[in-house]
Amino acid sequence: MSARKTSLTDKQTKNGTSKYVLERCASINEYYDIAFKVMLLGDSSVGKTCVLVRFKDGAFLGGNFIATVGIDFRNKVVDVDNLKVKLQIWDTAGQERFRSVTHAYYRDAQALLLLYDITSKLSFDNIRAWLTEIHEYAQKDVVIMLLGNKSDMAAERVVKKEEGEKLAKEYGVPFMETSAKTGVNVELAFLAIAKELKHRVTQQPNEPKFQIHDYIESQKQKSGCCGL
Ligand SMILES: Nc1nc2c(ncn2[C@@H]2O[C@H](COP(=O)(O)OP(=O)(O)OP(=O)(O)O)[C@@H](O)[C@H]2O)c(=O)[nH]1
Ligand SMILES: [Mg+2]
Repeated sequence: MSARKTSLTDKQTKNGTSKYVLERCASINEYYDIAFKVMLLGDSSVGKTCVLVRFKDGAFLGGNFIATVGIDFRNKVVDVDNLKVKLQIWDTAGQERFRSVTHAYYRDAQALLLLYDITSKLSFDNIRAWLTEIHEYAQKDVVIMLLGNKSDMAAERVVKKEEGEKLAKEYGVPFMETSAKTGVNVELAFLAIAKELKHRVTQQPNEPKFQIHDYIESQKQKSGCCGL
């Protein structure tokens, strides 16, 4: 069956937000109201591909580490309020030699999930350099979230949760620890991003602004999850 698509122009959006792609699409497998591009960034082996696979398929890619080459992407449609939000998620290679490839994609992303590995001090120390790159190549109002991944590896932890929180606060970005292995906070991270992006497009002037930090905290409390 062929897809039906009608694009809504900027003028048709309530707040005139120009850079967001608003389109309706119906196909046999997929229906969505709004689509956004999200990129995963961070050093090689922090778990970007595993976090994406956990979110998309609910599984953990254990076994041998296979580094991503260049860039790859997967789509997932999530429900946000009464809308179907399609996230087109770009999984980048963390290895230095692919940086020039991934730079070209930054500009199109409306959100960036920046990961470090709680068992790797180097991956945490490199977050500042990633943020510098982001400010150089990404859209000015891109949504950024910092994720400390591999929270299941408590015995090997070398980056305290408080250090992640402090860094995120310094840059004014939301933060949580995730585990692609156990699934902790993975769905929440993507859903929070989807909600933030959806509200940016549909927000009415008289509506209270969506607060991503508050949303994350309330969801953690609801699930009784400590965010470990
Ligand atoms: N214990 C544990 N291991 C993880 C977790 N996430 C990823 N790993 C492991 O860490 C290694 C690297 O994971 P990837 O997802 O391939 O890393 P990546 O960030 O995509 O790496 P590049 O593609 O090179 O940028 C793999 O061996 C995974 O099994 C996690 O949350 N917990
Ligand atoms: Mg990868």
